[in-house]
Amino acid sequence: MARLSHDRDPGLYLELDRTQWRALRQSMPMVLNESELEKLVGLGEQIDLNEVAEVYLPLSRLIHLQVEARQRLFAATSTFLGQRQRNRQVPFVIGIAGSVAVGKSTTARVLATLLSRWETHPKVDLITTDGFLLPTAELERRGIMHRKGFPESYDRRALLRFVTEVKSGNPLVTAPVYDHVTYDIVPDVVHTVQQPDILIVEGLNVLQTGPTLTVSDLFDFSVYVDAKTSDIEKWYISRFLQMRTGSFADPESHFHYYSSLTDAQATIAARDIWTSINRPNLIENILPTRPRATLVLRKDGNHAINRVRLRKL
Ligand SMILES: Nc1ncnc2c1ncn2[C@@H]1O[C@H](COP(=O)(O)OP(=O)(O)O)[C@@H](O)[C@H]1O
Ligand SMILES: CC(C)(COP(=O)(O)O)[C@@H](O)C(=O)NCCC(=O)O
Repeated sequence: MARLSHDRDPGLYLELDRTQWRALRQSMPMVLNESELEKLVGLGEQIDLNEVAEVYLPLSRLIHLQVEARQRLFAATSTFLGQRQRNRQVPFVIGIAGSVAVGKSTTARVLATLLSRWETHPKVDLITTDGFLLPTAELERRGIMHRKGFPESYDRRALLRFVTEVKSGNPLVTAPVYDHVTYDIVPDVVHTVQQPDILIVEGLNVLQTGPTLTVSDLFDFSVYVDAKTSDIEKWYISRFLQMRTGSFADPESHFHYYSSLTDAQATIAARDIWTSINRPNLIENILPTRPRATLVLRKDGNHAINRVRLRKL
């Protein structure tokens, strides 16, 4: 398949196993302890401090170098424009993409924490694109409730506007908030972003492009969290089973009905949602964006990141 061979072009990409990648940490200090890490780890995820040291600290170093280089690029444009003194730093924007249930939110939270602990103490903000999903009433009006997570289920213009405003230095920008329990946008609640140095934008489809400007055009760096589709399916199903005694147990939960199902029944239900919504979205929309990512973190069947692919060009 053309896409896959392009996706592996050795001219564009450098493939490293974990041993090769971890050597690139150099002097980045360990700035997280066990109890802090525990609070960042999502349901079903397996990350430990060793993985933080071997995978995330080299990544933190790479991003540190790229932030400095990006500021020099912006300064070059200012010089060209005759503006000797730049009065503000442009926020550095990082996109994190990947399938439902691959562990993007854990990656995003760990990375946000590590970046905020650089010696310069940058202000790091993290948003998830689910806040830009259309509200349930609108998805129903358009007849696309079964397409939640597909590109058309988002207000993509609002997302682009949000990131543009943050990058332009607007002192206060707000994003809507999504609630997994009610399965809908929360009315009258917003997430506020106030001039961060680094903004992380995490979501299924953040690396999509289109005929007009998209949010990915504003990324300075991007990470794709990757794993075998059959492994992600297993993780999705086992997380679904675990949620029966967690968020599904809440009578307000959209999934409350599933909380009383047996293992066998819940497995069938989860597999059905995976096969009808999340897997097709992965294959049709998310995987094709992988070649675009600056960095691919590839997980093995035990959730451990064992390979890293860096875009050289
Ligand atoms: N139905 C749900 N109820 C409560 N939390 C959920 C539900 N579905 C997903 N989540 C949580 O939302 C976050 C994002 O999940 P997801 O979109 O699958 O991405 P990922 O697993 O890659 O972070 C995770 O922390 C997950 O545990
Ligand atoms: C809310 C999501 C679309 C993820 O949104 P994201 O923050 O990645 O934009 C996804 O977790 C989801 O709920 N998908 C719908 C199918 C399902 O319930 O698994």
